[in-house]
Amino acid sequence: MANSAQAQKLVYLVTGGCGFLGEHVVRMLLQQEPRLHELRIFDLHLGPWLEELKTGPVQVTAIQGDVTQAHEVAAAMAGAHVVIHIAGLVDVFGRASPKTIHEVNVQGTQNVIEACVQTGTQFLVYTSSMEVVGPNIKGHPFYRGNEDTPYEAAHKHPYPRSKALAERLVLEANGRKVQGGLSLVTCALRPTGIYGEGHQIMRDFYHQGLRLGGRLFRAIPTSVEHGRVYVGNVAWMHVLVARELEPRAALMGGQVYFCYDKSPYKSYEDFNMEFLGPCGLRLVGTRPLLPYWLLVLLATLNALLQWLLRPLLLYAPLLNPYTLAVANTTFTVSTNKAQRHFGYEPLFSWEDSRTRTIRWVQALESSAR
Ligand SMILES: NC(=O)C1=CN([C@@H]2O[C@H](COP(=O)(O)OP(=O)(O)OC[C@H]3O[C@@H](n4cnc5c(N)ncnc54)[C@H](O)[C@@H]3O)[C@@H](O)[C@H]2O)C=CC1
Ligand SMILES: C[C@@H](CO)CCC[C@@H](C)[C@H]1CC[C@H]2[C@@H]3[C@H](O)CC4=CC(=O)CC[C@]4(C)[C@H]3CC[C@]12C
Repeated sequence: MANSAQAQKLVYLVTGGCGFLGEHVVRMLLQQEPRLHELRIFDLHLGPWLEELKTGPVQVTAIQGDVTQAHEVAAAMAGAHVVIHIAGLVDVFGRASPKTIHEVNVQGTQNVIEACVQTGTQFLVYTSSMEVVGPNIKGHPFYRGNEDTPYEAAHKHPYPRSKALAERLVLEANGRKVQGGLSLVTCALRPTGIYGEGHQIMRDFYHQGLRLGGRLFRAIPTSVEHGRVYVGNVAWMHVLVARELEPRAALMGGQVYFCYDKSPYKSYEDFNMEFLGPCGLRLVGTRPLLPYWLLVLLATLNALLQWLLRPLLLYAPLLNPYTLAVANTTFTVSTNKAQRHFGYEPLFSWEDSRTRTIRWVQALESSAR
């Protein structure tokens, strides 16, 4: 990265900086990266909250752009030292077509890599996903696995397939020569299910619970563990990786890291109740209220309805065969690779993460009134 004079005046580009995770990464960079001179936030949809950031000591540049447009990405990247590529189409509900998911997640990532090469940006951090590993469609459990745990990753769904392809592109680009002759250093972070302030699905569950008179109905057995990680810790990992990629290029280049913290291992629904419970919702049933075969039938029916109604309207409920399979298959990680490679320790304890998330849900409650 540049010479020592420039090293104190870094330019970062964050793609997808206005999304759920992106906003936390942007705010975390401003708080925790003292060498930052300019922060460029590149997103298809810019948030109004960016305005408040423009009064601080770091130059914040908002760029409305599309990662599928190579020239827009290259223009945004010119002169940047580090790019954190978070932008992606997160869709497991059939809202977008497989082609669009591929364009944004795979072609968009290829455009980011080519822009690094063209403009001489040497450090690329990619937000991948646990989904590049699994759960697979066979329902094999991944129990407290780590980055080296063997697992049969078979991707049929467009979202995990696109994330796996994009991650591979990023890792294979490690070592490519960029403009100026230096080598590109890349790595990928794989969050499990992220939760925290701004999480859209948590908001959906909360509103669903309110509509059902303060109740949610258990659909997944308590024994199925689903990995979750607090958004603030995922953001912190991004900041640390971006910082440490230069001094630890030989160790970290081309590596993948699961994102983890001290969040407890629980089923997807029981975990959500850690926040929704204190906000007045109740999860009905100690066991799933419907037999699994009936849930599979309902999920299949939803998929059929989505297909039939597509010419008329977008029907995209939370339950479909894919989301049911993911929610119903144990997938948890237990690793310390990030700690060993770049000294990561979670910035937020479980208690903190929980309290912050509860406060956010409570604020939803008061704004709904
Ligand atoms: N939410 C989760 O539980 C997990 C998310 N991830 C990954 O983290 C990343 C961020 O996810 P979230 O913040 O949850 O999603 P999000 O949908 O809140 O944020 C994605 C951002 O990317 C932007 N974007 C989408 N298409 C774009 C395009 N063509 N050009 C420029 N910007 C575009 C969106 O406007 C949005 O601001 C994604 O890459 C996702 O695959 C990984 C693991 C878990
Ligand atoms: C069967 C329903 C009964 O209440 C519950 C359905 C919950 C699902 C909508 C979610 C369960 C697991 C989630 C996914 C998981 O956390 C991993 C993910 C990683 C990503 O990179 C993107 C999001 C997601 C696919 C996440 C999406 C929502 C679930 C399928």
